[in-house]
Amino acid sequence: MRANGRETRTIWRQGDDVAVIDQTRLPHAFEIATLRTCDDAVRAIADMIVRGAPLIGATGAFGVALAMQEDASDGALRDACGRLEASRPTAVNLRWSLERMRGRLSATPASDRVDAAFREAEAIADEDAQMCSAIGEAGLAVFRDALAASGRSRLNVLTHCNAGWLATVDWGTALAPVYKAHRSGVDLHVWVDETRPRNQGASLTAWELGQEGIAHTVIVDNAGGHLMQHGEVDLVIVGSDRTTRSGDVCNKIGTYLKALAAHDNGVPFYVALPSSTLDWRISDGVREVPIEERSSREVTHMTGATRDGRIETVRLTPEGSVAANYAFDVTPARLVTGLITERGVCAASAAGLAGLFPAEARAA
Ligand SMILES: CSC[C@@H](O)[C@@H](O)C(=O)COP(=O)(O)O
Repeated sequence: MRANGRETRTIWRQGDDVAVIDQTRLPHAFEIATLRTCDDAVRAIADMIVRGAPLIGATGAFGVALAMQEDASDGALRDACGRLEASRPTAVNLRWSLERMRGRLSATPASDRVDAAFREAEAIADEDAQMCSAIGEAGLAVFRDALAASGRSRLNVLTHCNAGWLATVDWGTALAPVYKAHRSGVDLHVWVDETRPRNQGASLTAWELGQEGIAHTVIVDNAGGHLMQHGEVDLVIVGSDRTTRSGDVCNKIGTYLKALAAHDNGVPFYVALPSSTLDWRISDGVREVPIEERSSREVTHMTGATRDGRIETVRLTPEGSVAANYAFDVTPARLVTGLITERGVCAASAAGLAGLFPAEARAA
């Protein structure tokens, strides 16, 4: 997608290094960070220089390639996968990509592992971009139907967090249908939840939509219910960090409250995800998904640009107030209207997912 008018992806190989967009600097500065070692990749994921489930998965894969340049032994492969997997716990795409890398490289002699690892990581990145593009096509049909049902000429979409191209390699998940719809002439407007505490909506989603010239309005996280009660939202669409085989959806903290408000107001609530976000090993999302707890400093402090362009962090809370920072929550399948995947749209249920992914469901 476009950044400052130029088509770009979020991650790519650059010689022996890996380049990523530094998302901690957006929307105030567009900067590229260079990852030279596996430790750099671990830090980039943990510190959220890169974030979003599919992009975390792709970064993990490139992290393995960087590790192989340092030491291509079996022990180093095991160690790198262990360190990368521990960098963030909730998005299952990381485990998925590391298992794929490990499977591919275990069957490759150590002398060939660097090339093989970069090839596999690039394949993972390419496939992610293709899956997200296909999600966009499937979601476009959903958007067209919602517009027709609304009886209006403009579709009002609400989204939470950033599930746009910055969260993936390209296109995004929840925002892919927004981009496809905009490009095919559908008139739409996006309500953007700011998404405390890290404000991925206010800083990243708003930036992405602005880059593509898409009408949007940033709202505080608690405004969605009010807007839905007054008929201002035709459809909610979010991404996912882990979706269970029964269709429970784990996503950014606050998603569950949006789903409850949507349910109460008869607003369709869709979740867009590539199959790399499906965790076939678990069924009950509330009990089984590991929920990341991040530093309380992300709640007590906030970062932004000063009038003279400096990026500064200020404290919001009284010194000594305790803060808790649960990064994700789980929306039960019963509150989800449909899952939009690269293979099409299905019910958020075991049967719905098995219909689109029969081999995976059988193996689960
Ligand atoms: C396509 S991304 C879906 C999710 O990864 C996204 O909604 C989200 O929750 C990201 O969380 P983050 O903590 O910014 O990594």
